[in-house]
Amino acid sequence: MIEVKNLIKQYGNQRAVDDLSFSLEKGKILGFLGPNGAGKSTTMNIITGYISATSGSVIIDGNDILQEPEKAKKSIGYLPEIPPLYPDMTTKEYLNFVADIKGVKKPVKENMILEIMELTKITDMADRLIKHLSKGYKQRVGLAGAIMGYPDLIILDEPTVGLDPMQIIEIRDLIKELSKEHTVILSSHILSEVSTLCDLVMIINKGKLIVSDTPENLSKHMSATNRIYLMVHGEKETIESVLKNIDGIIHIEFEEEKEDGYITLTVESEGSIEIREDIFYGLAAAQCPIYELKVTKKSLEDIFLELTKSEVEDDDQEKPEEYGEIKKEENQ
Ligand SMILES: Nc1ncnc2c1ncn2[C@@H]1O[C@H](COP(=O)(O)OP(=O)(O)OP(=O)(O)O)[C@@H](O)[C@H]1O
Repeated sequence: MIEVKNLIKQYGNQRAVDDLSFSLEKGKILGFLGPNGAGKSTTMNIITGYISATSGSVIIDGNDILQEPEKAKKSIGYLPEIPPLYPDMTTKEYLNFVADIKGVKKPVKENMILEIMELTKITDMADRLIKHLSKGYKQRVGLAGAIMGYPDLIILDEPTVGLDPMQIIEIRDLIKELSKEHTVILSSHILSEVSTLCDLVMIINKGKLIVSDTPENLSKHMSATNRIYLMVHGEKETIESVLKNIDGIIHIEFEEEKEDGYITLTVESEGSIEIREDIFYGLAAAQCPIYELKVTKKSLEDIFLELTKSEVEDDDQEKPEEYGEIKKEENQ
């Protein structure tokens, strides 16, 4: 369906997209995940033929977007981050205009517009001026425009940004629905969005592909280790010697040693081995009672932060705040 090979986009001495390659089968949803400035929009703009690549190729339904842009563009519906809507047109006038631009044939046009308005749930807004629509409805009108002509590939740049939680759910349901008939590529910096919606996740940072897999595999792969948080009453040396004798423990990290003899620590163990009983009996036998024990599995968010961490550490001061934003939105 789509094959992207060794894509590079250079802006002056900055590389916005750095040797990106991937392919996607029909009917799948691919999610581009990455912090601000990772290169998501640039990649999408190249795929849709909005801007050219410095080098590399994008083949859609067998047509190269650079060599045969007209043919390739016929297979694409694009919703940019800010939908290009005409505020003084009504919803229906706008969709009529988009249908004409996309060369939808007259005999099927009227029906297709009605069908797409139904699908995107904007039929009630058909005669309303776009400037009088709420942000959620504007987004749906943009989406309706992207679907017009039923292209094989639908590309959505941050489709739920700025919407309220109810609108977000509706747009996500709509994207799921669309994926029954179309291939969808979307970008997001909201991890929960990508993990619930997409068949395949590509994490990119600074234009580079960091990892690409299914959300399930990413979680599984990264849960190869378990972390156990403990609060124990006892001597640090005693606790350490008990834990060191337990099979499966990879790493022990003491966090805090309080004056009243309580110690907090994190133990990392091999994901396939259950060590909680050994910890319990071992520490009990050493007269070190456990006051708290909590197993923490890595979330997709941990994976994302871990995979992009070294880049952040190297980076300027702006990034930590951007990552904070990821945390905030994830918790919505
Ligand atoms: N026209 C341009 N000229 C120069 N640099 C650009 C241009 N467009 C993008 N960039 C730079 O390329 C990098 C990637 O930008 P891009 O907009 O693709 O990231 P993004 O992942 O979509 O970010 P966001 O989530 O903030 O939209 C950024 O460092 C950006 O500043």
